[in-house]
Amino acid sequence: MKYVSTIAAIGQYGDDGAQLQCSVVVERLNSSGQATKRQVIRKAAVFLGRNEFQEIILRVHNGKVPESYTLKEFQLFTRFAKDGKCTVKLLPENVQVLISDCPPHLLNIFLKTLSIKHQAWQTSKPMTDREKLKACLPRSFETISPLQQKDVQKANELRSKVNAPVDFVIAPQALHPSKKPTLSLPAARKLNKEQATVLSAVLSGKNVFFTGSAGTGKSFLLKRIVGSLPPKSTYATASTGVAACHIGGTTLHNFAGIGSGSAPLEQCIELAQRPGVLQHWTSCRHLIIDEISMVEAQFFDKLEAIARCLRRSTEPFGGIHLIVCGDFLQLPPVSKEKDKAAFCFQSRSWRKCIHLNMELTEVRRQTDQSFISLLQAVRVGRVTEEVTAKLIKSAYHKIERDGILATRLCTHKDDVELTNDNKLQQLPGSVRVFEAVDSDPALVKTIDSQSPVSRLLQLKVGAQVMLTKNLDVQRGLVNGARGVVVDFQPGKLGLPRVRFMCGTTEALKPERWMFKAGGGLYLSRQQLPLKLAWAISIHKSQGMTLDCVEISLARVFERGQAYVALSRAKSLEGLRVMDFDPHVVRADPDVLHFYSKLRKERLLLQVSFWLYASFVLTVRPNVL
Ligand SMILES: Nc1ncnc2c1ncn2[C@@H]1O[C@H](COP(=O)(O)OP(=O)(O)OP(=O)(O)O)[C@@H](O)[C@H]1O
Ligand SMILES: [Mg+2]
Repeated sequence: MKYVSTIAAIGQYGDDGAQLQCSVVVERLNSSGQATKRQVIRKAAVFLGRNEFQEIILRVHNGKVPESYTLKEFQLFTRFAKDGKCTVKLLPENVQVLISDCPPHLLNIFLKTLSIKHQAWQTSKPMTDREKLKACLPRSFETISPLQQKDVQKANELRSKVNAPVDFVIAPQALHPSKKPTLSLPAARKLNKEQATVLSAVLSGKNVFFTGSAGTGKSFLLKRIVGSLPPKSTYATASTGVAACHIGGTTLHNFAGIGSGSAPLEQCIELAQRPGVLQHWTSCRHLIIDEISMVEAQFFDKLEAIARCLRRSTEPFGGIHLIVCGDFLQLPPVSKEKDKAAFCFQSRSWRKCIHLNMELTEVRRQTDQSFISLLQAVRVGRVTEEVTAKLIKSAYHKIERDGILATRLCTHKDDVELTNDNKLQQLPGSVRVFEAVDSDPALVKTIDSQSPVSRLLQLKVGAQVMLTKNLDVQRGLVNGARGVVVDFQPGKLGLPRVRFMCGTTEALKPERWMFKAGGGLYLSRQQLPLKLAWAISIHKSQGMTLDCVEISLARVFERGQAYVALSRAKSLEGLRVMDFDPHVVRADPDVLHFYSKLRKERLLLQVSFWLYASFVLTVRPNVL
């Protein structure tokens, strides 16, 4: 499905909160709540608007005749909004509109617009039937305007009145006056122009590869892309479990269901036809892959061939819409043999699968321009004397603050375990063990491979920890935030309180992570959003943003590894390199060549990214 036709539609792809593309079922209910009539509209358009009396109207379009419902008294069920589903129950009419397969990000804004506009409307004096008749206004429908601060203010005024009528349900607590939360405008952080351009290209239906140096917001954008596509046919994947978890998806291997993919193609096709796995391949219309740098060329080619075979299509990748992202100058594919594994862009099918190559250039992780330039130089393997001097000097940086020590990034996994175990043992006091609650304890290995938290978490007062989930972005409680355990709360659960580098001390509660396993199965783990952070491996750190980092690069064994480690830091002041040697910085010549070729081919068009994108999308379907 094409969501916007040209780049001219940037900003109009429905995130104004007034329209949705989704599936709809309209049910007419009898007095005992049973459906007596059902209308199923698989491809529906739903609009929010106002009629001639300024009442709010929900309009459902099936492509032929629109059906309109006046939203006066209704209930809103939003528990599954994250999965793109919700229900609007119109009370006097006894009709319910069940919305599904809706891009979750857009549904979220739509629901917020609906509820705030409705509450604001309640503060005005609605017209009586008599007044309406007298007014003799011609029938009209106008799309509702985007949410504004004044709507929020009006809605909050109404909420503050204790006996205010509550005739719809946002969430169960909304019925409870004392617990009514104050409303605010949707807090979604805005995409920058480059990111919006990529999103637009994706929504136009093009197969897009987007790249950019570490911290340019690739994963941030990917999350928005996931939220802007219909959930039933969208699969968000990444080459590693940790990266998959960042975007709320699964591993590419899990999606494919062909094990390591090293078996001959015929065998892989058989594996992919197993019940549960086959459904991924047939129902997938949009496949998202993050951290593409670690996907091997051979594996990509196999997936491409399997997709054509199982979907009985001669189109590249069986016609699946591909959205691929990553930085080839970061970690390469892990090779089991002596030979270096080929990059995905060197695969036979890459060129015919990717229509558009785009680059994000605005770094968001760091703000200090000179540190950004230093990292850019390291990324391409250019270590000048100035860069060397700065990194050697960083060995003396005092980055510990308020009892929070630096996280040591290690090249090897065994160093990580040893360091964390030793440091925990050295701390005085008793250990508290927190055990995760897994949805399926028999599948603990599958959960472990995707979960950012371990099944058993051992903590002591003084333990150095890291947050593994965004809890409150505004307060700095973000994924990767560093802290120290200050105490455990009294009581049976004895939950830990952690003082974070941003100054906040927070008592942490268990959080839940959902994972997609093979066969459309959902798994979950409930655990504290913490991991020990004296040390983590560079491979596990790919994709992370870290507050204060100590790095030993003596045992670097991979191209791009030093760059990945250094670029996790938010600032040079928050970084300490113990033993910098310029020789450990290596950029792969094949990648440099690939990027320089790409750049050359779009040099003329880079004058303005917007112009470039509009040209490419409307005139040239393939840049390569
Ligand atoms: N438009 C934006 N608004 C606010 N914050 C942003 C935006 N884009 C990115 N960020 C923030 O910048 C930081 C880096 O973003 P992100 O991790 O997505 O970068 P990345 O390109 O995926 O990096 P890496 O290559 O290291 O994986 C994150 O903290 C993210 O929340
Ligand atoms: Mg990333």
